[in-house]
Amino acid sequence: MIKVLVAGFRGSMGQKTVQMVNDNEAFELVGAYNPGVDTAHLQGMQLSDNVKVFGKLSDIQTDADVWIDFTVPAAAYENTRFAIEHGIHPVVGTSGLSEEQVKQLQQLAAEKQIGGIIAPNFGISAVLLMKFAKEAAKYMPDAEIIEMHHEDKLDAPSGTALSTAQMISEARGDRKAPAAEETLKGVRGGDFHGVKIHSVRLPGYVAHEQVLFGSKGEALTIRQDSFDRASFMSGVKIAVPYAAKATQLIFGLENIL
Ligand SMILES: NC(=O)C1=CN([C@@H]2O[C@H](COP(=O)(O)OP(=O)(O)OC[C@H]3O[C@@H](n4cnc5c(N)ncnc54)[C@H](OP(=O)(O)O)[C@@H]3O)[C@@H](O)[C@H]2O)C=CC1
Ligand SMILES: O=C(O)C1=N[C@H](C(=O)O)C[C@H](O)C1
Repeated sequence: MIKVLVAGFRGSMGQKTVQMVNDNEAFELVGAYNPGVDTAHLQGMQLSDNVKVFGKLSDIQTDADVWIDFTVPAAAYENTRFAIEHGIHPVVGTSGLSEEQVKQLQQLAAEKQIGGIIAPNFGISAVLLMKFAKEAAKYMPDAEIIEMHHEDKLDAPSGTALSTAQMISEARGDRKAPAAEETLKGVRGGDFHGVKIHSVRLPGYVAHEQVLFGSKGEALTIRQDSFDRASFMSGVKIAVPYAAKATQLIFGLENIL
C-alpha cells in the first residue's frame, strides 16, 4: 500500500486526484494540504476520518510515501523542496517551474536519494503529441504551437507548450521564426528558441494543444484534446508507484511509460 498526500486537494486537479487515490486499492490517502483550509471547506469532499488535513506547509507531519502536487505555479518549487527534504517522493503536475528550479530540485533529490517525477502533462495524448512533434521536427523544422486552456488557468504559456517547444528545438536545433513587424503588440506570440507559442484562454475549453508544421507546399498539424481532467489520472496512476521507489527526480512522463 502506497501512502499518499495530495497538495492542492481543493482544486480541480486535487479533487480528481483524491477520487483516483480513494478508488485505487494500492494507494491510501493519508494527508491532504491546501492553504487556508478549515473544516467548513471539507464538506462534500471524499476525505475519510484518518486523512490528516493541513492548512499550512510548516504544520505538515505525515508518514506519506508520495506527495502529489497540483497547486499553483508560485508554490510548486517550495512544496516539492519540502517534500524531498521530508523524505516524501514527489509527483508534481503543477506547471510554472523554471528549468533552473527543476535542476535544483533534481540535485536535492539526488543528495537525499528521494526520487520522483515532475511531468508537465500526465495525459497520454499530450505525451504522444510531444513525442510525435519531436519526430516531425527532424523533417519539418518550421513549427508553431497553439495551446488552448480554460479561462481560470493562472499561467501562460502552458507547461506542456513549453515542453513541446523544448523538444522541437532539441530535435531541429535553434532556428529563428520568420520576423514580422507587429502592428499589434504580441500578435506573433511568445518565442522559445525560435518556436512561436500562442496561448488561448476561453470558457468551455479544458486543455488542448496543436502543433503546426509548415514546409514547401505542405503542412502537418498534430493536435491533442483533454476534454476532462480525468484524462490526466491515467498518468498519475503510473507515476505514483514509480515515484515511491525512485532515487532520481525525472522530468516527463514519457521517461517512465
Ligand atoms: N501535469 C498535468 O498533467 C496537469 C497539470 N495541471 C497543473 O496543475 C496545477 C493545478 O491546476 P488546477 O487544479 O486546475 O488549479 P486550481 O486553481 O483548480 O487548484 C489549485 C489548488 O491549489 C491550492 N493552492 C493555492 N496555493 C497553494 C499553495 N501554496 N500550496 C498548496 N496548494 C495551494 C488552491 O487553493 P485556493 O483555491 O484556496 O487558492 C487550489 O485548491 C496548475 O499548475 C496546472 O497547470 C493541471 C492539469 C494537468
Ligand atoms: O492548467 C491546466 O489545466 C493544465 N496545465 C498543464 C500545463 O500547463 O501544461 C497541463 C494541461 O495542459 C492542463
